[in-house]
Amino acid sequence: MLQLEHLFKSYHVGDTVTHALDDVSISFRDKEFVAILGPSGSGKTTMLNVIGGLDRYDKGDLIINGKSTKNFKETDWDAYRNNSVGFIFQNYNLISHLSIMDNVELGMNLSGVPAKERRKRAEEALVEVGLKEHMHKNPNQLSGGQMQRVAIARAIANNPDILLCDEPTGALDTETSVQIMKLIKKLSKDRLVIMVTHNPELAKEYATRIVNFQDGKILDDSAPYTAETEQDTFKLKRTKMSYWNAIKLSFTNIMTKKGRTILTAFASSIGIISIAVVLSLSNGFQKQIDTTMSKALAKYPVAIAPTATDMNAMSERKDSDKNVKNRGYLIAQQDESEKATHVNKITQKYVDYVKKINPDYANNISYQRATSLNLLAKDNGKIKRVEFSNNDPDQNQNMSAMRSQAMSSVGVGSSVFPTTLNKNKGNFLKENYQLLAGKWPDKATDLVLVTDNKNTVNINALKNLGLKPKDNQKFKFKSLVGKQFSVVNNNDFYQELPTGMFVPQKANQSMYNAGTKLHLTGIIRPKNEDSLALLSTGIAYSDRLSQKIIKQNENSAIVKAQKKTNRNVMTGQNLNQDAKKQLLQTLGGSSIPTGIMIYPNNFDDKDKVLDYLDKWNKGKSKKNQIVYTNMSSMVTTMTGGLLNGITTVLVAFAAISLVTSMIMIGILTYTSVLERIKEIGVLKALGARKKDITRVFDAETFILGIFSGVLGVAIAYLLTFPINSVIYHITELTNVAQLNPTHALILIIISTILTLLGGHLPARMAAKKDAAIALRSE
Ligand SMILES: Nc1ncnc2c1ncn2[C@@H]1O[C@H](COP(=O)(O)OP(=O)(O)OP(=O)(O)O)[C@@H](O)[C@H]1O
Repeated sequence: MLQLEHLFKSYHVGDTVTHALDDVSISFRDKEFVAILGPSGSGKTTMLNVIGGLDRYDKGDLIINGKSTKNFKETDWDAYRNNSVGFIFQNYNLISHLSIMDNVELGMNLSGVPAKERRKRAEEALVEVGLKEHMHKNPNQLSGGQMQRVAIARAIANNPDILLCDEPTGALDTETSVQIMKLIKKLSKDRLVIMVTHNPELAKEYATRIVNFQDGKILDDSAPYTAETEQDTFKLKRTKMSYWNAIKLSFTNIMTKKGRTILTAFASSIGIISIAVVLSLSNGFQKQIDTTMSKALAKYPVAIAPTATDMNAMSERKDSDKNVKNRGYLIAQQDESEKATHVNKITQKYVDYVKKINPDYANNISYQRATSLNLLAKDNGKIKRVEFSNNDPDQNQNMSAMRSQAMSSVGVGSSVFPTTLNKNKGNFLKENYQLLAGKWPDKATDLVLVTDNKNTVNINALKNLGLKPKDNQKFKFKSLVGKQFSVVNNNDFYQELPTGMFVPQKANQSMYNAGTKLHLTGIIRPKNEDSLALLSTGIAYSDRLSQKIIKQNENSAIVKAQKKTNRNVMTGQNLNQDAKKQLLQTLGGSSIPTGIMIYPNNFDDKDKVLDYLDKWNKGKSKKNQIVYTNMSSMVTTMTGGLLNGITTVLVAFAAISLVTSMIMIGILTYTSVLERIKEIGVLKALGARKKDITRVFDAETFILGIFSGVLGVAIAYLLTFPINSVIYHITELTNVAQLNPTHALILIIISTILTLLGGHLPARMAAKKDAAIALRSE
């Protein structure tokens, strides 16, 4: 039962005050058909809105089923509208972008009726209002009378106790009006119907009670009712719109303005496009650099040379003395580069340490040894001394020696191929070289001939083998593969003179026969253009051969003699400690290598190799540390940093357009709010909370955000094709622009969040719209 007690409601506009309700007291029966008549502006709609909870009274009380509404909160009114009241308006107020069924289900959606039940009740309501045949049409396919029937079905679907009708036949012809009145009359059998009308005839014919209104007051009442005081039996079920429903509502709305949505999404996706393109380019360039680098540099070994440059020692000398001009003295100063030169003291312990490196990180290690081989070859039955070297036999030896030492400090130009730690893992030779003829070396005494990419070999290397090549002369593989050499040990090679001096003997057949036989088993060349020719062209052999020779010569007479004296036992020259050590190494008197090269299995493993080498240096004095040379790392970190810097700047610029799109989305949502103001009113009449209204518009921007994000990413992806084609034509680099899927996802998320932020303010404004005003708007 509904009871109005001394209700007042006035509107203040400027200085004028309109008393729309001026001390209205009236009670309604649970089931009756009340018609409210009165001149325009007398306050009828205001009373209906106050009864329906769309508008608030200023003073007095509205009592529902014995419960005063004085202390009602916003959510209580929302629930009341949803549970207990059904509204029917003069202009139907259907939501045009929803189907008839969805319109009718809307109220039940808010009160959380399950989908099946909702559908059933909506169908029942539509059957009841006589729209069985038209159920699956859209609102704009119906006549005015039919639309009003849908509105009635929507109002009764949630089975409300009170049906409030504001001039329900105002926009209909007489015949249709009669039909609608009959329908409303039928509905009043089960509930209270309050109808505002300007038509006294209709009121007289159908209503059970007529109330006349004037100037916000009740003039007369044809069937007054005095309520007995009732017990409070009022119960409310809270309303709530699910996110899914909010999205559905906004999606159907967006679908009615496809063109505009696509244009907006495109405009706001420009920021995303530019960022995505910048990222995909930098991503691609980084990848390009990385692969090129790792291809070119991964195979560069970490080199431990006799000497290394210690970068840390290369610091500027400070000279803060301002009075330099008048200096009356000179200063002795060590050369910068000399100061930075670190002498590596490679010991057997260190060699053993390196050998124990995990083969998973570096499976190939090569050693440089100064040991010279006493080599002989047979040429047309004549025994000749030969050597495995690229030095011009007619040129100054020191020059070539210097050059080869410089190259070996970075790991290039070696003639000893690396030893494989684990036979089952990658083999350096087979990975980087291809076999042109013969077979791969297997035994310690197997040799290979290394050519470059174009099958050329340093002419000196061939000259030193005893051949007499002319420039550009071609050699058949067959003529070289299988060639035999003999390496003679010191005792057979050197003759001790009675003076205690040693001289090499003249090469002869018996010396050749006594030596260890070496065989040239194969000819190899670098696999492809990118492979670095780490071995110099010419003969290459295994470290096992060097070790074998050292073993043979370690205790030879010449080595023993040389160890005892500081004179060169072959020339009689005086030797300092360094020169003596070097000479002993050349004679095979020392098993410690002069340099070590470690070949990491791939680019990433290099760091682990370096960690391992760094571990050795821990806690050691500077003098005893071993400094390695690693060229590749210096190059990549530098280019990587540079690229990151450029990317950051470009992304920052591109981000500005994101902010622009955010503002645009805000404006657009605001326009949408204005367009959908009627819908906001209807939703509120059906019991939607402020939160639900915000949710509807947030859902709209959410859809728009995702759409523009996806669109932006898709366009950026498509753009990578022409961009790559342009880059290819300029630089011959293929596939540079590559959109990283993670970046794409992050960009879509950013786009969604930004548009949500941009649209949230207008969405909040929408929620604050006064329902009564919203419904009055045209
Ligand atoms: N939001 C508002 N702000 C200011 N004045 C208002 C507002 N709403 C209604 N009024 C005023 O309140 C008075 C009552 O209006 P109401 O719409 O209730 O009258 P009515 O009897 O329903 O009129 P009609 O039959 O023409 O629809 C009118 O003078 C109207 O101008």
